[in-house]
Amino acid sequence: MGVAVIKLKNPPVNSLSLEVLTEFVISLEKLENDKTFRGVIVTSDCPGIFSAGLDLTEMCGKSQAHYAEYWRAVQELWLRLYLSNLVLIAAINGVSPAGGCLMSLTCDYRVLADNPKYNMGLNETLLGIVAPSWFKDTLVNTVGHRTAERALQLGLLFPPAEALRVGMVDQVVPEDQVHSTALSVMAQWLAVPDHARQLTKNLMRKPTADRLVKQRDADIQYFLRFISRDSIQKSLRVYLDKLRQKKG
Ligand SMILES: CCCCCCCC/C=C\C=C\CC(=O)SCCNC(=O)CCNC(=O)[C@H](O)C(C)(C)COP(=O)(O)OP(=O)(O)OC[C@H]1O[C@@H](n2cnc3c(N)ncnc32)[C@H](O)[C@@H]1OP(=O)(O)O
Repeated sequence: MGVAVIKLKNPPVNSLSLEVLTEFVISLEKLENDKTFRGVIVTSDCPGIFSAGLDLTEMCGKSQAHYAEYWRAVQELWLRLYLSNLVLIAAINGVSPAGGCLMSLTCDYRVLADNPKYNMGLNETLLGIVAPSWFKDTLVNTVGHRTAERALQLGLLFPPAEALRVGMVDQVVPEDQVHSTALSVMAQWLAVPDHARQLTKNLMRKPTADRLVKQRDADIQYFLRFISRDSIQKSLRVYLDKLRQKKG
């Protein structure tokens, strides 16, 4: 039925490095241009981890030019996913904080494995950083304003039952059924004529995407000023050190 599977593979935690973002965009573009494909299942090849989100090492101790290149790549992937003409289904087979959660929120449907460890949410505030307005918009469009307001301020990571309750995911299923469920949901979405579904998706999503498109450069400048602050760099270093020390 013309369904591709994109399996993220950047061990150990599928962090969204510049290289991963770039390759993801290229793969998506190829699938968009190949008319034999109508849908994509986005999933992970790293056991227990869908994606650890944006790669913190790309945002820490690097040059301004690097930050700008990185942020443009983050914007690009979000725009491509959010406005994709393909049916995108996230088969979430692991934990998905921050950018990992955001990636799944750009999909049309989310199936999450029922494992209490597989938390998801936009936890940026816990790192001492702030989810940009378009991250916030994506969450609001999924779970509504009040739930998003509380989740964003507290940096909440929702376990599967809670994620389902607030509407962050559409289905929670046993871990060994995530892929088969994604496939049967895909069949249902592909039964709808493409042109009608695509125009409807665009109608729902374009106003949100346009807000970023209209101010992409300003958004990059804003990110540069924010991420270059000493206090933000310090927060990120402390957070990364904590992650590294966990093992020791
Ligand atoms: C006013 C408006 C301002 C607007 C300005 C905009 C500013 C916005 C800026 C940024 C937005 C960022 C969004 C993000 O996505 S930030 C990333 C958030 N991610 C996380 O918090 C997840 C962190 N990771 C974990 O919690 C765990 O690693 C977990 C995914 C649960 C996996 O746990 P485990 O299996 O135990 O693995 P380890 O913790 O031991 O990690 C293994 C190694 O991987 C490194 N790691 C983990 N996460 C990341 C990451 N996101 N980026 C880079 N590296 C990561 C970890 O340090 C370990 O490394 P090492 O082996 O060297 O010790």
